[in-house]
Amino acid sequence: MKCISIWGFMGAGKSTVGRALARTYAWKWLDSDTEIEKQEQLKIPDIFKRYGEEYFRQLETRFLENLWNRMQSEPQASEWLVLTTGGGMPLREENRQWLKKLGISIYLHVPFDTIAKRLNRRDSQRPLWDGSQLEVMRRKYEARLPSYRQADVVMEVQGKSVEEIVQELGALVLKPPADV
Ligand SMILES: Nc1ncnc2c1ncn2[C@@H]1O[C@H](COP(=O)(O)OP(=O)(O)OP(=O)(O)O)[C@@H](O)[C@H]1O
Ligand SMILES: O=C(O)C1=C[C@@H](O)[C@@H](O)[C@H](O)C1
Ligand SMILES: [Mg+2]
Repeated sequence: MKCISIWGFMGAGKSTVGRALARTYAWKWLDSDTEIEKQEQLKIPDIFKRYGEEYFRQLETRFLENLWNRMQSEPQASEWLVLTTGGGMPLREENRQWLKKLGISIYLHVPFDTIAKRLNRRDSQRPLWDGSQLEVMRRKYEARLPSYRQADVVMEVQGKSVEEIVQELGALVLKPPADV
């Protein structure tokens, strides 16, 4: 089994796209935030409040190591696993290396203004998003771009429907190897 990991800022559409992609092709879907919440039996904001961001980042790295070990035990399976990542997971060099070892990585690029509209629309539970500090948030977004852009594929998704994005991703992953 190989993993297609979906990267992006908070609100980029990782979960929406990942869920739809997995459903379309009957692939497995894992969301790292959800898995970490299950394992810790705490919601992400509570993990941040009790133990801090650094602890959460360590959990993310451990999650990737464990996933790698699990995937080594089923190398013959040919299907894909869709992994939607926490928004900050690809910021650590170590995590990017794990994600690349696991398979193909896709960054969903959405302009900051769209992100801000989406996140401010919802009463979201995101410890690192503060809709009243938009310039600080914009700087955080810009500071993250160089890490996100190290994904194997940078996909512009602004203005595209979820169905269109799923179709593009499916074509990308399933395309036959190029003739040599
Ligand atoms: N292609 C799209 N077009 C329009 N709206 C979208 C698209 N993709 C996602 N959305 C909307 O954007 C919002 C954020 O999407 P989603 O929760 O999937 O993002 P995310 O990257 O998983 O964010 P986070 O992990 O920070 O919660 C949702 O309201 C979703 O319906
Ligand atoms: O962008 C981030 O750093 C985060 C995004 C969420 O998916 C969670 O992983 C957490 O709230 C941190
Ligand atoms: Mg999500």
